[in-house]
Amino acid sequence: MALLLKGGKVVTHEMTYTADVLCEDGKITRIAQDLSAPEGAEVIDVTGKLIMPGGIDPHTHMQLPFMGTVAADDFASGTAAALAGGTTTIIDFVIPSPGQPLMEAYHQWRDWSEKSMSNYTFHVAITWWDDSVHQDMETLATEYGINSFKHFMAYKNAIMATDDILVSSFTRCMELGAIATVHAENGELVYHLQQQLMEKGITGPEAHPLSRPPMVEGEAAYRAISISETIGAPLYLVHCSVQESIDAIRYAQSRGHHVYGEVLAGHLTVDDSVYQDANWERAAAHVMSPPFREKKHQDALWKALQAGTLQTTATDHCAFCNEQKAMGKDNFTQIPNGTAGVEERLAVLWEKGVNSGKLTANEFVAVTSTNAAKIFNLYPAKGAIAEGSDADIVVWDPKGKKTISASTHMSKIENNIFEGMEVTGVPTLTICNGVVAWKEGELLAKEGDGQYVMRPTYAPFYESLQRRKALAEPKPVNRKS
Ligand SMILES: NC(=O)NCCC(=O)O
Ligand SMILES: [Zn+2]
Ligand SMILES: [Zn+2]
Repeated sequence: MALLLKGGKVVTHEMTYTADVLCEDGKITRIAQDLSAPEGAEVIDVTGKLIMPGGIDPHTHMQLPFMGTVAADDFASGTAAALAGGTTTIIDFVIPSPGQPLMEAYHQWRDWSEKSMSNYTFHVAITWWDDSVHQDMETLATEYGINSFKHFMAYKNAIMATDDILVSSFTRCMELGAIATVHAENGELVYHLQQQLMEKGITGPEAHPLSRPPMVEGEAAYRAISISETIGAPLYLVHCSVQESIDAIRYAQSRGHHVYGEVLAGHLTVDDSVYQDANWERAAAHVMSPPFREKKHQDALWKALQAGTLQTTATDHCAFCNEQKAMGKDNFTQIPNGTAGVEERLAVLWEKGVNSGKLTANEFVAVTSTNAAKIFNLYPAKGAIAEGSDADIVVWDPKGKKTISASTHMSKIENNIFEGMEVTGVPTLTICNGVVAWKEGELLAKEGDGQYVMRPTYAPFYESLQRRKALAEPKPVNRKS
C-alpha cells in the first residue's frame, strides 16, 4: 500500500521545507522534491498544506472506571476523536485498583483498547505496593513495552500514592530504565479542604477550585521532584497548571535534574471563571483536576512552554456526560473529575500558540508530538517526518477555519470546554500507519486499525543519568585499624 503526498511543505520540530512524501507499508520511505508515484500508489495533492508528524497525546483516559462511573469515550470513540483532530497516537493509563495485580489490570486495559482506531500505548499507575508490584513493573518494562509509571499524589481513599510508595516506585523506575510520572496535588490537603467547604455549605462546582488552590499543586510538585532527585530518577509532571509547579520544575532543571513538564490545552486557554457559571451543568462540565486557574497562571504556562521549561502538551481526555456529572449535584466532591479535548488540542494550540505568535510552527510540532516521542522513547519512529519513520502524519491547512462545538465534535459527551472558539488552522487529512484514517470530516479508520505501541526502556537521556549515578556511587571508608 503506497501513498504519495505531493506539493506540500514538511514541518518538523527543527525545519520547514518543500518536499513530496512517499509512504509505503506503514513507513515513510522517501522525502524529496518531484517524486514520481510508484505503480498503484494513491497520489494526494497537498499543495498549500503542511505535512507534520501526527500528534501524540501523552495523557488520555478512555473508558476509565473512575469516581463511581466509567469515562464516556471508550477506545473507539476516543481514538476516532483523536484522528479527527490530527492525533495519531495516544498514551493512555492502566490504573489498577489498590490491591489489584498490575498484570491483571494491564491485560484488562489491553482488552478494552483492542478497538482503538489510532495507535495507543500505556503508562501504568502504581496505586499500591508489595513485592508483586516490584516484580510486575519489571515484567511490564521488559516484556510489554511499558517505560513509564504513573503516581497519583491526590485522590485519597482511592488511588493516591503516599510518599513511601513514591520512594519505592521511583527507585524501581531507576533500576528498570523507566520514567516516573506524577499527578502532583497534595491529596491530604485536598481532602481536608473538601470537608471544610462541605461543612460551610459550599457544595457546588465553585468549591472545586477552592479545594485545590495553587499551593496544593506546588507542594506536591516540589515534593515529587525532591524525592526523584534524591533517588536520581527522571520525573515527568503531568498537567502542570500553576506558576508554583513551573517554579519548582525550573529550579530543578537549573540544578541539572531530569525533570519534564506537561501542560494541557485546557489549562492554557480556559480560566477559572467557568466555575462561577450560574448554570450548574455548565460549571460541573469543567470540573477536572487540577482545576482551571486564574489568567496569571495561564500566562505563566504559555511562557514556560515557550521557554522549554514545559515540553509537552496533552488533554487528559477523560470525558463525562451531563448525567454522570450530576452524580455530584449536592456534593461537588462526587462530580466525576475530567474534561475532553483530544480532538481539539492541535487546533487550539495552533490558534492560540502559532497564530498569536507565541510558538513557531516548528515549536508547535515539538510540543504536540516530537517532545513526547523523545521523553517516552518513541522517537524517531514517531514524532518525526523522516525516511524510515512510521507514516503517522497530519496534513494541516493553516488557512482552514472552524468553530469548535459539542454539536460537531466526535466525543460522546454533550459539552466542549472550547465551545465557540474560532480557529484558523485545521487538519485536513490524518494518516495513521500509512493509511488515510480521516479525511476532511470523514472518518475512514475502523475499530481495531490502531496498533499497540511498545516503548523500550532506557530512553537516550538515561545514558547520562547512569553515568552520574556511577560517579556518585558511595564508598565506605577503608579503616585498617
Ligand atoms: N484530571 C481529571 O480530572 N481526571 C482524570 C484523572 C486525572 O488525571 O487526574
Ligand atoms: Zn491527573
Ligand atoms: Zn489524567
